[in-house]
Amino acid sequence: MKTVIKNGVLLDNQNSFKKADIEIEGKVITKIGENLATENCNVVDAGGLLITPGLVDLHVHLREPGGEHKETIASGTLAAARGGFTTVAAMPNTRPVPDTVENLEALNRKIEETAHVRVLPYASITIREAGKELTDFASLKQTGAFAFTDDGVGIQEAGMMLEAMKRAAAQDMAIVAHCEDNSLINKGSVHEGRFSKEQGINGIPSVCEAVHIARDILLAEAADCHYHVCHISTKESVRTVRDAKSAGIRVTAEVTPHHLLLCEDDIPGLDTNYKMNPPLRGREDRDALIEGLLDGTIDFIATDHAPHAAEEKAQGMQLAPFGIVGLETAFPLLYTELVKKGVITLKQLIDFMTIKPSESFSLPYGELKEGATADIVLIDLETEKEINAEEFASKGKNTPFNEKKCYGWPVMTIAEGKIAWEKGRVQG
Ligand SMILES: NC(=O)N[C@@H](CC(=O)O)C(=O)O
Ligand SMILES: [Zn+2]
Ligand SMILES: [Zn+2]
Repeated sequence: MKTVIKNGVLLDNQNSFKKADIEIEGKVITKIGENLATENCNVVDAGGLLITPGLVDLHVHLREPGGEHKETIASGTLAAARGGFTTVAAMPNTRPVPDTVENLEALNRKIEETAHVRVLPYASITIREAGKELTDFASLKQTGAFAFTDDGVGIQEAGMMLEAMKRAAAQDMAIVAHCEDNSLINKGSVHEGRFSKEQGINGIPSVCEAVHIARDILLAEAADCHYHVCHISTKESVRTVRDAKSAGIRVTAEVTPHHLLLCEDDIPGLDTNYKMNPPLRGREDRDALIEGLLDGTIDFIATDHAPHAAEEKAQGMQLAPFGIVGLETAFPLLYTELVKKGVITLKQLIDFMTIKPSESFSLPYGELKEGATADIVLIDLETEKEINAEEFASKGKNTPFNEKKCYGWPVMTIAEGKIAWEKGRVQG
């Protein structure tokens, strides 16, 4: 049976918001227009709600296999659906790592059986993400790898990275990089700056990130490879990517909501919900990230959803693992802090979370149009509600934004034509 979503507010071809209906049949959007017929159709009343394409998050940690106490594919993708995401790309820092066809096939089966939304699995660049031996890109691509990354650690050797890029380019695949030079980490748990000095704790200097980005950009140019920078965090990194783009090098970059919204000045004390990698940087870095997003240097937003168990996060600033959750708060936070405050427009925010990531990786998602896959979110822009980590579908409650009041809450997420999550409906 067809479904018609009535009276939602969506962007039209002229990029202005207006009321329209959407007809879905099976997995596909079959019609978009005013006053669509509803005879013999399921009707969803979206009266006044914003309708956007399903959000796309190309950087999430679902933790399965091996880290099921932190998150599972089921819990993480339900969190994704609650956050309005219909496509997520899963990072490979799991145990085992998807570094062989066998491991990736097992992961694919688990996704097939348990995911609430589309999951695109990354495969690793090196065996066990150990940085010593490259994986077999051709067979991993055949098995459905979305791209290659060793997220969680940087690739330390330039020679290894160059070879990886050449092989990825030969397969027309991207290298997605966590940029961190181990010799510059300085055993830090926060950014090296005002906060680390005040607290008398070790800091990770900005150069630890940008030195890899600069190196990799030169390597990507030499290898003619699509090179993507994960969670960009410093002003030097933004400048380096900007220069590379103007030189015509194939580089893209993502930024997280937390790096756009917070800086070291916002860390209230030694609270591990403010510990993530890369760390919250200085105020000028945060400003440079916004500027980079607005001028196209940074291509899109990704959450780096990184759930950890409460006991793990309770070990203190030095010992707690890096990472915070993001899937269930990204859109409301960014809408409230950036759109409502006039920093970016609603259309820009939607683009940064839908079409921009899709285009960066040539994915056929992120657009509401006839013939497109029916990945759709209904969002309430009017109701103000506090973030409540206890309500998260994610097993991870580690967020620095708990109790923050936001607008822009998803109320229904449709993935491939099916309701993946709906506000008020009990779902496990
Ligand atoms: N971002 C983080 O702070 N942590 C990530 C790893 C990563 O994204 O580098 C994790 O896996 O927990
Ligand atoms: Zn990372
Ligand atoms: Zn990550």
